[in-house]
Amino acid sequence: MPISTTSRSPPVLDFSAFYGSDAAAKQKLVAQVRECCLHNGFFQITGHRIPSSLQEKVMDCSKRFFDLSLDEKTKISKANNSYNRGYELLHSQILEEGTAPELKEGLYLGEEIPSSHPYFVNKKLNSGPNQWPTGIDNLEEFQQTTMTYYASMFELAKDVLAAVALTLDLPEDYFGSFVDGAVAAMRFLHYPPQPPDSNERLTRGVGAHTDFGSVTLLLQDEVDGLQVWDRDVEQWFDVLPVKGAYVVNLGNMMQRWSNDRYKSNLHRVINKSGKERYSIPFFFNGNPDYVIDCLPNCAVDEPANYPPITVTAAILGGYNDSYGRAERYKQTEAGKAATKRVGID
Ligand SMILES: O=C(O)CCC(=O)C(=O)O
Ligand SMILES: [Fe+2]
Repeated sequence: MPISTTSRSPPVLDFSAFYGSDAAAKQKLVAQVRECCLHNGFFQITGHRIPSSLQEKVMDCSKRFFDLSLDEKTKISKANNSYNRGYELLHSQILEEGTAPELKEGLYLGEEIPSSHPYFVNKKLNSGPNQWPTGIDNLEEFQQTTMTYYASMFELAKDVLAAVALTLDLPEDYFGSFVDGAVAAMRFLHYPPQPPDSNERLTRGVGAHTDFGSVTLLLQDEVDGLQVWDRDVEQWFDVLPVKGAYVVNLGNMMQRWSNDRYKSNLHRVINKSGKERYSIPFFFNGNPDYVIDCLPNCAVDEPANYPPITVTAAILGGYNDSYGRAERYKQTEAGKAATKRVGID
C-alpha cells in the first residue's frame, strides 16, 4: 500500500525487510523510505535489530543519570572540554529564534576515543574520551550499557544509510567511505514538565529546528512531546511514541548532499504532558574529513546547488548558530528575567 504523502504523522515502516531474503519486500521498503525522504525526511522504523531489553536498559541508565544531584551532574560539565562530551544544563541552547532557552538537560556521549587516538590528537570533530558520572551507582554497568547501545545504534545508522543509498539507485555500500571512521553523537535528554505558569508561546523543550547531520535515529520513552512541521497545512503534528520504534529523520547534510531532493524537516519538542520526558537521539555525522558533494542521480537535469563542504564544516556551522543565540538571549533583560524565574541558569 503506498504511503499517503498527506499523512500527518511519520509512517511506521517495518525495517525487517531490509535484512530478509525477500527481494520484493525489500524493494517495497526502499520505495516507502524514498517517498518519506522526498516528502519531509521523517519516518519511523520497527523490525530493527536493537533488542527491546537493551532499549529499556539504556533508558534506565539515562533516568538514573538525571536523578543525580545537580552537583554530581555538573562535575562532568560539557564545558570541561571542547569536543562536546558531558552534561549540559537546562537552558543552554536556543534553536528557535525568539523563544526562551530550552527546557531540557542532556548528557552528550560518543564513541570512547582515548587521548592517544589520532582523532583526539588532531582535534577531529567531537572526538575524545567520554565523561562518566563517577558518583552513579553501578558505574561499570552504566558505561557498558551505554557503549553497547552506542555500538548497536552505529550499526543501525549504517543500515538506514544503506537503505537511503538504495532509494537513489546507488549500491547499498555507497556510503562506505562516509561511514568508515565516522563520528556520531548520542544524547541522553530529559525534559522536565513545563511549569504551569510558563509562557507556552516561548517555552520549548527544543525549539523548531532541523538537524545538522546525515540521519538522526531517536528513541522516545512513552511520553509525547515531539512535533513535526507539516508544510502543506502549516501546522505542527505530534509524533506519538510507538513502543520500541525509532523516529528517523534526515538532517541538513543529507538535504544538501541530495541537492535539496531529500528533505531535512523542522521539528520541535514541547513537553505539555505534565510528566518527565526522556529521549535518546543518535546523530550520525560521518567521517569528519569526508567531503559532501552532490550525490549521483541528484543533479541530472539541474545544476548542483551547493559547493562541496567537509562533514566537520557542515556540522560546526549548525552548532555555532544555536549556542550563540542562547548566550545573546541571556544577556537581554527579558532573558535575565526568564532564566531567573525558573531558578536555573
Ligand atoms: O527529544 C526529542 O524528541 C527530539 C530531540 C531533537 O530533535 C534533537 O535533539 O535534535
Ligand atoms: Fe532534532
